[in-house]
Amino acid sequence: MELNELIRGRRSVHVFEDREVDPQLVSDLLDTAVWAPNHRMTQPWRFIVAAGEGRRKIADACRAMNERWERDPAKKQETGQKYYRKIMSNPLIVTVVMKENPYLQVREEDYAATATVIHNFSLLAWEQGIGMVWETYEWLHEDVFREAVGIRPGERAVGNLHVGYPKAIPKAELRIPAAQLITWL
Ligand SMILES: Cc1cc2nc3c(=O)[nH]c(=O)nc-3n(C[C@H](O)[C@H](O)[C@H](O)COP(=O)(O)O)c2cc1C
Repeated sequence: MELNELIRGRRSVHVFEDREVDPQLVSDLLDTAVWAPNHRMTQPWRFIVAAGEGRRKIADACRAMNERWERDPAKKQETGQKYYRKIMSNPLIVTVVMKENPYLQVREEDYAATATVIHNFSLLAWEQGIGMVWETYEWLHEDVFREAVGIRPGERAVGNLHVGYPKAIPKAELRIPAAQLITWL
């Protein structure tokens, strides 16, 4: 696939086929994705991959948090179960973790570099017929989730990538043409 076609055609995918994604392929794609620009070569990232039974750790944490947040006592169990199932419907989840540098400028550079790794991965996966969505739900930073997947002090989760073979590909949300956004000096 041409790069142009790959960039324009990739979509964030939310619904996946009930089909395993080869963990070795994910590891290989991440190994290419980390060839991202990275000022100071801090390489601040690491990846926690949950597939198969491994997903239960995230799903259990998600259920516990949603049960806690549900205000109606009669609905707690049902709400928790709903979110548990939502997590388990993703064939594979990559939690992208970044070391939090104490200096703001380095931290910002590191976040930007980590975002490029994520997008590299997204494009490489798309080329293989695999979709993903970068999720930044608020509970990424909750202790329950951090403990469930082993995020250490001084690290932050940049996102959970829900990965799988697409069941449905959403329609593209059109972009403002860059020609309208350029100021020529
Ligand atoms: C930093 C970042 C965070 C995102 N967080 C979420 C999220 O929490 N939930 C979600 O459904 N999509 C999330 N997305 C995906 C965007 O909603 C999606 O990229 C956008 O709607 C454009 O669609 P496309 O990726 O199919 O072109 C996120 C994307 C980025 C770059």
